[in-house]
Amino acid sequence: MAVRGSKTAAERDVVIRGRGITVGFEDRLILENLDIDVYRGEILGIVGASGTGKSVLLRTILGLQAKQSGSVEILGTPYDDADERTRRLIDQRLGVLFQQGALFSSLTVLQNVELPMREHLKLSPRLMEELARLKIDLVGLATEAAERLPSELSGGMIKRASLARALALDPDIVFLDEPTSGLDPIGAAEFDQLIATLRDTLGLTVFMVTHDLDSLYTVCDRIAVLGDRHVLIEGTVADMLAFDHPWVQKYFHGVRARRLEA
Ligand SMILES: Nc1ncnc2c1ncn2[C@@H]1O[C@H](COP(=O)(O)OP(=O)(O)OP(=O)(O)O)[C@@H](O)[C@H]1O
Repeated sequence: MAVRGSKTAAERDVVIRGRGITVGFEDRLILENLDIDVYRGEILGIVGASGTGKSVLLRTILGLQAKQSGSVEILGTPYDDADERTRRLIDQRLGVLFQQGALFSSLTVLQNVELPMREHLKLSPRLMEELARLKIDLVGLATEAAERLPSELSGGMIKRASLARALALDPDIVFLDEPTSGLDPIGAAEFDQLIATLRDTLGLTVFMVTHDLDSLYTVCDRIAVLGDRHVLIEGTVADMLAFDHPWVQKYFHGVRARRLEA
């Protein structure tokens, strides 16, 4: 269910809790002592200037990027210290859509969507195919798309196919890295709508890195702005508009933002 409502932060169910996250490359710190909470059922938009570490944060939460210090708890379980079995169980409850879609180019859409099932579940090929076709339908792709290779798909179809793969294991949390980048405004708006519908119908929690102001205004319940190596501010669009920070002011009061406010 959506988090929109009257619950206070303390009453909400935190599904991702990051504390004191510090990540650097060589002598350059990208994230320093960063804290972040993600609440069950919300769509959280992660925004910030280019290079502030949004993708690094996403990868760090997923354990794909080593950190110098800090902790990450996912669905109530410490993820960093988890043994392999526990980690695999948590991984099954997470879906990820990487920036470029990251579909395997030599596999059809159907085979791509089946892949996580092959890795994590013991299902008959027939059941796997049925489930994969359901996911393909769920994200609004035509039945024929299942047999196509990624190179035969438009940008919007690749995003949808990647989303179908991210949903393959019925995850609780979906991570999206710039899901609408490269889409035309209509395709982007349709994709945003799809995310919102899936959140509402499947009860997903969505962690979405984005540069897309339309997405922030239309589908995100909450926004966290990265800057100066940590979360500068988190809250609603109204909170962003009232926040006195040069980048946040410029971004949320810029020409594009004013168009959305109009
Ligand atoms: N594996 C790596 N090795 C060295 N530096 C890295 C590595 N991964 C990321 N960085 C650096 O960390 C910084 C943050 O990168 P990141 O991709 O998280 O930025 P971002 O906020 O997602 O940017 P954008 O909005 O442009 O996608 C960048 O300066 C990037 O060059």
